Amino acid sequence: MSCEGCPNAGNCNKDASTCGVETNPKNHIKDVVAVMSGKGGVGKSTMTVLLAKSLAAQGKKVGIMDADITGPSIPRLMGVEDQHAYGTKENEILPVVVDDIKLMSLNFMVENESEPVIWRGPIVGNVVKQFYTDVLWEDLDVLLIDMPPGTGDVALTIMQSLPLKGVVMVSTPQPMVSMIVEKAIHMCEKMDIPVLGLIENMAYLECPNCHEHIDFYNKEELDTFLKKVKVPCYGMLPQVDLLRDINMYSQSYTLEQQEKTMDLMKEIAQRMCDDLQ
Ligand SMILES: Nc1ncnc2c1ncn2[C@@H]1O[C@H](COP(=O)(O)OP(=O)(O)OP(=O)(O)O)[C@@H](O)[C@H]1O
Repeated sequence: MSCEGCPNAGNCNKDASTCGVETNPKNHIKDVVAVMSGKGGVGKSTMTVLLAKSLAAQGKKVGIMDADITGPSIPRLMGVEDQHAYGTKENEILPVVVDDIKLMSLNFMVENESEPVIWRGPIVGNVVKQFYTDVLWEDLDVLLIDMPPGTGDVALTIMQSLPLKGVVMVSTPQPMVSMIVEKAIHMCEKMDIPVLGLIENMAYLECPNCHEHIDFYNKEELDTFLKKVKVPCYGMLPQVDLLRDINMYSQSYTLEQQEKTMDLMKEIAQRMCDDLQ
């Protein structure tokens, strides 16, 4: 294995002989960024989708790799749960494309989306690696990886094998979540992968009448946490019904509400792009 063609060549201290998987030579992926949390259910997949949509709105070529193999939610969040991925004669896998965003998820390969995947860790790890090597991503500015919850086997495989430029961490304002997110941040430190920033999701409610923000917690808690882990806050998102079902094709929320959320997300995406420079 050599560093040739790796987007992180010259920027990491991994041993080239033991690191990495090579992607298809037709793929040219500038930055690979993982969206991670450590804790399940905090909105990682939702943030991945919103980040991708914001980056695409800025004219970036974006892909999403759903590495949550046993609980894939990207197809449903993007409104394409009824689509399938197909292969080429060269054994490459064609991503599903929606709104110019390229997607790959195990749910595109199963007959029925509610069919469980009961595989052991090494098999799941290999599927994730194949999503990087065998999918025809072609030219991408950013490939976002929706990480599985936790700091286990698959997260480790991704961190060891794929050329991650950085991680965007997602948290919610509960001490239990912060404690587990801190573990994930320490895992990144151990693996020498920069944590670019943290998104505090479901951080407040906005009053529908006066638009005042009602915090769910004492804001100092977040500041203390961020200082402790030395990670910048990329932004905070409210708890809103519209994010309960971000599938933009079927939900009922207003354009104004959508725009407000997307504006917050565009700022976050811009900060991420600046940090990736
Ligand atoms: N800001 C928000 N306001 C309201 N609901 C939200 C918000 N963010 C996410 N949700 C909802 O919370 C649930 C969990 O979100 P999501 O699936 O994105 O989390 P996750 O961290 O990826 O979960 P998993 O650990 O299962 O992969 C979903 O029903 C989603 O619609």
